[in-house]
Amino acid sequence: MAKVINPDICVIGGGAAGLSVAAGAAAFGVPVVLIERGTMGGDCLNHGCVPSKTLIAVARHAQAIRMAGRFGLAAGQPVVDYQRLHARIHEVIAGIAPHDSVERFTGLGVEVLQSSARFVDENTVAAGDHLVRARRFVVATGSSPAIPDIPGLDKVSFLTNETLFDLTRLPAHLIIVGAGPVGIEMAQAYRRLGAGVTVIESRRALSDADPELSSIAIAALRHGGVVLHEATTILGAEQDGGRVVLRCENGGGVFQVEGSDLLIAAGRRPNHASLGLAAAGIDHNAKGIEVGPNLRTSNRRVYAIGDVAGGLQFTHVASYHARLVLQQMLFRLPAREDRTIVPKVTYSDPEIAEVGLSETEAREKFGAVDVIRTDLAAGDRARTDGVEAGVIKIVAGRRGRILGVGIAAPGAGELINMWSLAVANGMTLKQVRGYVAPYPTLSEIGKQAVISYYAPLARKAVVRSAIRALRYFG
Ligand SMILES: Cc1cc2nc3c(=O)[nH]c(=O)nc-3n(C[C@H](O)[C@H](O)[C@H](O)COP(=O)(O)OP(=O)(O)OC[C@H]3O[C@@H](n4cnc5c(N)ncnc54)[C@H](O)[C@@H]3O)c2cc1C
Ligand SMILES: NC(=O)c1ccc[n+]([C@@H]2O[C@H](COP(=O)([O-])OP(=O)(O)OC[C@H]3O[C@@H](n4cnc5c(N)ncnc54)[C@H](O)[C@@H]3O)[C@@H](O)[C@H]2O)c1
Repeated sequence: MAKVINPDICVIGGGAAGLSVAAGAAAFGVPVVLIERGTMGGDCLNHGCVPSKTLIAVARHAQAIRMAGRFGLAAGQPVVDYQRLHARIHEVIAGIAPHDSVERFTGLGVEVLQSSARFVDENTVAAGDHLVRARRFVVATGSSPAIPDIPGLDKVSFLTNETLFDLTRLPAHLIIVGAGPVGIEMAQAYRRLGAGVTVIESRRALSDADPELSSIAIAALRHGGVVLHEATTILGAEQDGGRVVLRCENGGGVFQVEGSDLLIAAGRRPNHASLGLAAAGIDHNAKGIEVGPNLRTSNRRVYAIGDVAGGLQFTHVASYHARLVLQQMLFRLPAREDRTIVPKVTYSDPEIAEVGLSETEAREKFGAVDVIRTDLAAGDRARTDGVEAGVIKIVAGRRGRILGVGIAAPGAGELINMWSLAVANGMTLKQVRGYVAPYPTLSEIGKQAVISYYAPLARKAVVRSAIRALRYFG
């Protein structure tokens, strides 16, 4: 007979989103049950951010060896020990895993059930031999790789982010389907490690980013030897012994791409099919579980957060969502998601980081806006570090309010932090002008951009005569 438990909160999914809710609730002494059917830590730790950023870091070192000549050092072709790289990826995962483990969460006071969860009615979830009747449920079941409908693909062996980091050999030639963040990050990293890389994209590469910024990263990828076919349709896929062959078509006609391995990075699908959502009256569609701005579903007891909610899919969004639902569940305070304060970073080199409204979005919403651009290479630190390309773009509205910022630069993911704070707090250019930036740093370029915005002020006759008048006072 099933064991019935009645916690205050039942969280389904032990990824970034679910773990943040469970840890937050437990910290306030609230009884919480967490149900996870797979490995604790979810996609980010096991198949996403952590392994991909570890691989990218190794690839950056490989590239530094190649480019060393520019700095007066002996350059060379990096020798990649892929088995060692594979071991490093899994060492890094293993180093973080205890933080997300069943043991740690149990120690925090969370009851962890290791099984698959499914709603059996509007306020009951079945998980293994338990029935959980909670006051509130949080669905945080994440997403999985979407597999496109390509003729013949079912007969081809391919990789996804769930299997890529298990490879113990460097692919000789990796074909990647999809030039979103996953495809672009992995394309550059594998190319730098020495693989041949061809990317096929049906639309534009990094189509969610401001083209002025993404074009800088894409140029760097191409310069590094990644072959990228945009606006291209894949007509079919075939396995030819140890090789994968894709038949493609674009404005230039029909052509073939051959490689040793195929990575599908064509977007995500929500993990909600096996959740019994209909039994709980939870509306959903192909993109995810339908939620309002407060992340509540059509069943008032149930929230959906993170990737499964079908909005922005980032780890920091998962923890932002967790805070919003904790605020509502624990303190009964209203909360609304604000997507304009969420930074988005693609970890190419240079990185692309954006927060707030893009230039196009700002013009659509406010009409006339000011756009301030400064080339990164103009900064002293860029010169000392040999950074050749990059830009910061600040979009400002009335009274100099900072509406959005985009950066293409090495370390743009770090540089966007202060601008995320500025956008989240409705700060103005004047406030940025007033802070002291350390010299020489890449971040300084943002302040220089703002100063350039105020430069015409120094040429105004009224300002100059005011300065002259003030001379009479001594
Ligand atoms: C290659 C790659 C790189 C990425 N890099 C970044 C990055 O650099 N920065 C960034 O911010 N984001 C990155 N992301 C996105 C990020 O990984 C996700 O946005 C994040 O993991 C979402 O967290 P989540 O908790 O919503 O879902 P998940 O991490 O997917 O967790 C969901 C959990 O729910 C469990 N589950 C599912 N169904 C059930 C069920 N019925 N019962 C019980 N448990 C269930 C799953 O086993 C899983 O553990 C990357 C993604 C990929 C694929
Ligand atoms: N740096 C980061 O924060 C980071 C890194 C990786 C992933 N992520 C998140 O993970 C999610 C998934 O990333 P993703 O890159 O897999 O998905 P995505 O949806 O961002 O990009 C997928 C790309 O594949 C293309 N595509 C789809 N089907 C195709 C086909 N048949 N042929 C050719 N191209 C096709 C799409 O046009 C799109 O450009 C994103 O939402 C992203 O937010 C974040």
